[in-house]
Amino acid sequence: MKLLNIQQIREWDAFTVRHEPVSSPDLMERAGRACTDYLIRHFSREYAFLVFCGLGNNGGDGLVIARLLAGYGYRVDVVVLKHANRRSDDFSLNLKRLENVPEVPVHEVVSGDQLAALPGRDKNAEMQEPDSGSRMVIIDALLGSGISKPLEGLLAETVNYINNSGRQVISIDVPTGLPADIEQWNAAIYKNLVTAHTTLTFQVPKTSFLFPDAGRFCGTLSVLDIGLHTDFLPGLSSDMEYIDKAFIDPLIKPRHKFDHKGNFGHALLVAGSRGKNGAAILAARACLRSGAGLLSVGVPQHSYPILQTAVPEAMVLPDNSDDYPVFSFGPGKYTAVGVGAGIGTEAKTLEGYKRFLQALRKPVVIDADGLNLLAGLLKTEPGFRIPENSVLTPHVKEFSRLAGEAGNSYERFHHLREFAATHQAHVLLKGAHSCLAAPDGTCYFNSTGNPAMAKGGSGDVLTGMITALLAQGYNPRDAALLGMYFHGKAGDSAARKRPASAVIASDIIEEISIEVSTA
Ligand SMILES: NC(=O)C1=CN([C@@H]2O[C@H](COP(=O)(O)OP(=O)(O)OC[C@H]3O[C@@H](n4cnc5c(N)ncnc54)[C@H](O)[C@@H]3O)[C@@H](O)[C@H]2O)[C@H](O)CC1
Ligand SMILES: [K+]
Repeated sequence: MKLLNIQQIREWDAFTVRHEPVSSPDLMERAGRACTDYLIRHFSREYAFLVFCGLGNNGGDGLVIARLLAGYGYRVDVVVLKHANRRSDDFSLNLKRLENVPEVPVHEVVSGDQLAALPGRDKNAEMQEPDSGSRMVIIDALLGSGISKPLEGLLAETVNYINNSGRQVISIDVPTGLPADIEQWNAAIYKNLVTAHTTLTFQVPKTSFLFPDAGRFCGTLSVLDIGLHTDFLPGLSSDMEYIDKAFIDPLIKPRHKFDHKGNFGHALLVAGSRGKNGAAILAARACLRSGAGLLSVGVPQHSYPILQTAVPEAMVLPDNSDDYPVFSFGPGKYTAVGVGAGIGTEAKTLEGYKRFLQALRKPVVIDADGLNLLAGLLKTEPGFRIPENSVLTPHVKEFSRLAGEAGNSYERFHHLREFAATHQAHVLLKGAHSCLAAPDGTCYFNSTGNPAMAKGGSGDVLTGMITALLAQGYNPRDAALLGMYFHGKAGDSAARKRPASAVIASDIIEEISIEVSTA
């Protein structure tokens, strides 16, 4: 899905109103309906809702949600914050509609001291007086994509009240106070923002949600389809994509009845060293689970029995050294290579690694110490070239070794794009929304994955997966995208089976399932 800026989303909105056609209040109704459907799926009637509404269309969405929830028998209170004189037409219309729903009290707030009198202010009281209410959830529909400047006065006070309420907070479209376009974001200026547990955003994620500095205010992100007209999209230019199921499914090549292992490539992984054989084992297992026909793992000699025992499906290639790889074998007959996980940064390893990369004519994934060594090579040997068809998979620290420090995540994103273009390599920066920068400047943000994956070993799993995909003949872009997406999906499945804190990299491997998904 193309990622759009707010101006483009507004145009898309207007296009839908004109071409579907649908009236603007009906479109708002659809947005409110999508949120309500989400809420009734996630909350029983033991929960009550306190809906904070601003005076624009985001507030209008809040009013629709309040009316619909009341229709389903939920207890709902609405707070209308009179932060300005102007109100949008669709807000006014929905406030009138709410007048016909007497069971929803509307509390008008014109100054900060009124906040203390709102329902649900005392969380402890609910425990003592069971009749006083149920567990209350705050819906944040104060401001959405329309914010033009940092919040002040009553809006800032209310945001502060919401953040300190101790309640679960669900933001509609955008956490109030957060600029939706990453270009507008500035942490030093935007200080009063809602910190949401969940953000229900319409149609497409907003670009600021994808960057850690700004996106951390969203909590869990859920993208709700409100049926904006798809004819609008082909005419649009965007060099940022959001990688979801619809993007991924058509990339997957089927396996045919008469295929044999030779059709799925022979992968070579060079990984592990004394104390880090786990990296080689994890990468190897993930590679095999991702469809490679054959796998050889190049390891120092002491690792030989370890790998043979831990991964019986793989062939093991002993290197000409005991503790660290020295790359005594060439990249010869293999279809694709994955290098770097746990190899260390010894001088002898660097020497062999440099020779190996220079001779390499096959697609390669470079990770971990392979990247640290590469950073050194690029600095000390200005003529050194990253092999053609490379996929680099750095985390933030490894990327800063390659491309220098960045002041914030958006600046880092620019470095990423520049680095991919300069070195004509695909660079996958790992994080909450991992981002693959292609040499042509397009950036692909991942939609899968969760914090359970923030553990040692999960990067080794990704290396193994992308290596397997390259070995099967996927081009570097598609191999990196499929690897990134299904790695996150495997992490999501693992986190459904046990608490996030208990998920380990081996669990992710068990959940790898690269196929057209029906869900
Ligand atoms: N296609 C869609 O995604 C749809 C989105 N909808 C919702 O509409 C809002 C955007 O509504 P808009 O009226 O343009 O803006 P807001 O409600 O976010 O803001 C209202 C208003 O507030 C003023 N304002 C802005 N910033 C500040 C500030 N810092 N301090 C004080 N006042 C401020 C300004 O005048 C704004 O115009 C979108 O997020 C969705 O929730 C539709 O409902 C359906 C289609
Ligand atoms: K909001």
